[in-house]
Amino acid sequence: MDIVVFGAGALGSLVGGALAGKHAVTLVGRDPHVARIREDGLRISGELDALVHPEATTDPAGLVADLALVTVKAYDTAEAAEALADGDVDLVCSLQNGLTEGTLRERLGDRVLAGTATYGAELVDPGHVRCTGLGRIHVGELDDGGSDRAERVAAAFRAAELDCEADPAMARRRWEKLAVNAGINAVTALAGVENGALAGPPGARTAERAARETARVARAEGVDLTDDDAVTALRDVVDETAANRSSMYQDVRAGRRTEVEAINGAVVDLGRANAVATPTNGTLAELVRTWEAARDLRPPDAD
Ligand SMILES: NC(=O)C1=CN([C@@H]2O[C@H](COP(=O)(O)OP(=O)(O)OC[C@H]3O[C@@H](n4cnc5c(N)ncnc54)[C@H](O)[C@@H]3O)[C@@H](O)[C@H]2O)C=CC1
Ligand SMILES: CC(C)(CO)C(=O)C(=O)O
Repeated sequence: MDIVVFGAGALGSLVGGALAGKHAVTLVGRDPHVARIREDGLRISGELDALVHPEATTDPAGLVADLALVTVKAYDTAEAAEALADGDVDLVCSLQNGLTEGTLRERLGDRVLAGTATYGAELVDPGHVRCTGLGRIHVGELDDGGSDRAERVAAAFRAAELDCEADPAMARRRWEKLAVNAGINAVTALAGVENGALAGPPGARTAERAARETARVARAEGVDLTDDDAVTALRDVVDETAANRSSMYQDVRAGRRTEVEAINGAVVDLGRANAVATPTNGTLAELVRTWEAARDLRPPDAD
């Protein structure tokens, strides 16, 4: 397959680098990472180990591919969609956290597949990404149901030795992941703790409330996710990633804007649209926004 990875940061470089072992991959990113990949190749270390030489560019104009993976942060999704719409790409699949597929679909229509990834990735230096955890990728139709195209994409990932399954119930999977992120990310970022700190009280209380609220909004949106399933998924991820710093905690430590709008913010917005109360997500979102505002990380029209 000809594959474009739009957003050659941590996750995009890891997944794109692995795919480059088997497919023709173009990474779209920024310097100095892109310049280093063009000069010396992309080094993958940690749980995976490889030196690969994908194409890499900082120019998003005129991209042509069978498949484009979207791995920019949630707040850069509209820009990625715009660039991909100007190119010639058959299929588009997001591997991002948060609800971003709606933004992609608005611009790219039914070419968009849903995806989730539980691999862990960190950029170590320009040209070097570390795999901090082997995980699994799921891809499928945004509106559920099996499809040949989702199976084809999953097979392409597996050919490159990435763990990937096509899932005919992606709506539920996306909402379950959203419940996990809604519970873990803001709480760990605000409290300054690793995920494992949410294994019991007091941290678990707030995290589990946020996950339950997310499940209620999911059901209002027609997705069959019980409160218990959301809490069980949250507890499992807390156990499996006990030593991890969540991506939002990493963003806060690094003084970067967070993905709060696509996670807790999205739960609040969809809760309001469905008359479902989401006080815990609302408070978490406002506290993270307050932190962002104090550091001038919010766009001028955000509030
Ligand atoms: N890092 C991880 O382990 C995981 C990340 N995710 C999700 O994947 C998404 C990406 O996360 P990370 O890779 O950690 O973020 P990141 O910030 O390391 O990577 C995003 C990259 O996209 C690039 N980018 C943004 N707009 C661009 C544009 N217009 N043109 C060229 N390059 C552009 C940025 O320069 C950055 O390098 C997020 O939604 C995150 O929540 C999901 C699972 C695991
Ligand atoms: C699953 C979890 C919470 C792992 O840290 C994650 O996706 C993140 O940090 O964004």
